[in-house]
Amino acid sequence: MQKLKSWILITGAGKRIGFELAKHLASHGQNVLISYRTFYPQIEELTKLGIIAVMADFSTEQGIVNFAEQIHHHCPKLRAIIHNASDWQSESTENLTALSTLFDNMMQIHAKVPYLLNQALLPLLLKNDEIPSDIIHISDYIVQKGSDKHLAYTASKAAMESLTLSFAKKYAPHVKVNTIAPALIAFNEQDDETYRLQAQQKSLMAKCGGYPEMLAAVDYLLQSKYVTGSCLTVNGGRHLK
Ligand SMILES: NC(=O)C1=CN([C@@H]2O[C@H](COP(=O)(O)OP(=O)(O)OC[C@H]3O[C@@H](n4cnc5c(N)ncnc54)[C@H](OP(=O)(O)O)[C@@H]3O)[C@@H](O)[C@H]2O)C=CC1
Ligand SMILES: Nc1nc2c(c(=O)[nH]1)N=C([C@H](O)[C@@H](O)CO)CN2
Repeated sequence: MQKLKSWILITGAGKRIGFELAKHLASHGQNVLISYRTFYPQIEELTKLGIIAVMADFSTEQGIVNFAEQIHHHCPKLRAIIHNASDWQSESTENLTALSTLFDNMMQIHAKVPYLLNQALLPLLLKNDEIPSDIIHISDYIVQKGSDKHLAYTASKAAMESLTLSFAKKYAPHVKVNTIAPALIAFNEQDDETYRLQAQQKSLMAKCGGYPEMLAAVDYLLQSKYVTGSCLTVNGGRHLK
């Protein structure tokens, strides 16, 4: 009887870190399924690699539930779920209604999405042939310091890191659950030279980490049969500066 394939799910992989992760894992023979919200031209590059790309907008509960149903339809079993989807929004207003919406949006994408998807997709993680399977929450080193510009974002990533601990306790030993907490990995197009220089100087290594650092961190957690409930900090020594 033909063995059913196992998949790695990466959320928010239409660009940047998620996109690079999807290409990396697929190029090493892993079946990959991604969620995307905006259809970028490079998503066609992923589908040519055999990656399944499913549109998902996680801003509503229905969007999350619909996506979970899509995953059950596409995947007989899951090797791993990598929660990468994220919105880096800052507090740019003093309007309470706008601040309330910002807070809800941050908690939705960084805490409610992993909270609901991990529970909805657990049956697929448990069907994986080799145990343990994996859940990886991609957080942000800034949780350790707090932020005076991204308060709701940082609080929601802290909630995500708490979910790592709870799901690690709840799902062991069949599923490992870990956090990767990066600092500066990739600049955004709008980042000017002054910002780039200042941002790099915040860490001991005085550089932008780059996508390979995240690929290596994910590879490490996936190959481990023992590490769970941990937070892998990828921050260039920023905590010591
Ligand atoms: N880049 C860096 O230096 C750092 C990154 N990180 C973390 O690493 C991860 C990847 O970072 P990066 O690649 O820069 O992230 P980006 O912000 O570039 O991309 C995040 C992706 O998530 C998707 N997304 C956002 N909101 C939603 C939603 N409501 N529903 C569905 N999809 C959504 C976006 O879709 P769309 O394209 O449609 O907007 C986007 O493709 C994130 O969790 C981030 O917080 C942490 C520290 C540093
Ligand atoms: N979803 C995102 N989260 C974060 C981003 C990003 O581009 N998208 N960028 C950062 C910064 O690189 C920060 O770590 C250094 O200024 C943080 N989170």
